[in-house]
Amino acid sequence: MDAHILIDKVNKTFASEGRQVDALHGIDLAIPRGQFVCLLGPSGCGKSTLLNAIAGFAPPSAGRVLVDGVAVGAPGPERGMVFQEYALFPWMTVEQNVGFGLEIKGLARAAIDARVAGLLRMLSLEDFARRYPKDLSGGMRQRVAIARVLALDSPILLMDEPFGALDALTRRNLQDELLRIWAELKKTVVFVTHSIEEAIYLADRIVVMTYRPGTVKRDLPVELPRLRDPAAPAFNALKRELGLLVMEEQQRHHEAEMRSAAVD
Ligand SMILES: Nc1ncnc2c1ncn2[C@@H]1O[C@H](COP(=O)(O)OP(=O)(O)OP(=O)(O)O)[C@@H](O)[C@H]1O
Repeated sequence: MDAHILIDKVNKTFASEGRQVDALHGIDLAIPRGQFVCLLGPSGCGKSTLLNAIAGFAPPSAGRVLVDGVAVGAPGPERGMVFQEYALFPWMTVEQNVGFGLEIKGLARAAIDARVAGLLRMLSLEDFARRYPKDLSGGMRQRVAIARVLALDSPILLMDEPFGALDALTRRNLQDELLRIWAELKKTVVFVTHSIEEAIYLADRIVVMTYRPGTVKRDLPVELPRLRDPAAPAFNALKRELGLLVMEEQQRHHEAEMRSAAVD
């Protein structure tokens, strides 16, 4: 199969306070080029661990991640990552933050300026080019973080709860922007969230994960036409179905915490 990202029998074990934590077990996923995938599940089910394995930040304990058929061993320019906590350089202005990766790549000044200007336009940041991150709202900072990753033109975008810290209205705005950019630039997106509504609003495909070990509980296509209406009956039917699945795992998380509190 022509997978852009192939996750092949991936396991991840952490050693923590003398105990083994089986964070991921037997994950198999083939993600075609251009697909928008959401990894969904309650806290602790291994979503970030899986994303970090794809990013090359933390390799699996067993199994492999392949991108375009090549095994991932480290972070690489074809995989851009956006985190929840923005990760901007506070001492740089918006335009310097967006252009930083291009400077490192050694692009000529004029090419950097043109590309940065285009990205600031794309993310409605033109009026903020000379501001510093501390003078921006959370939503604006996350726009800068997205522009900075897009500057490198990675075909894969990895996003770890990127809108988790934003208020509902800003979050919806950025979801719409992201869908527009994704449709225009045809990226493959792997997006981590614990919001069921966010997953249904965004994804072509939702992968629900189980709590410890993290496995694939359900792999579900979302075929509703975009832009999706969260008030539509089909949206709500899917929300109920996914709600039950996530709640089962939330319950397992809760029971595991009660057991571990009893042991300690
Ligand atoms: N470096 C680490 N050392 C030990 N255990 C870890 C480490 N990183 C993650 N874990 C454990 O692995 C499991 C999966 O963690 P992970 O952060 O991937 O989950 P998650 O689904 O992304 O949760 P959240 O939404 O809270 O970020 C958790 O039980 C976590 O405690």
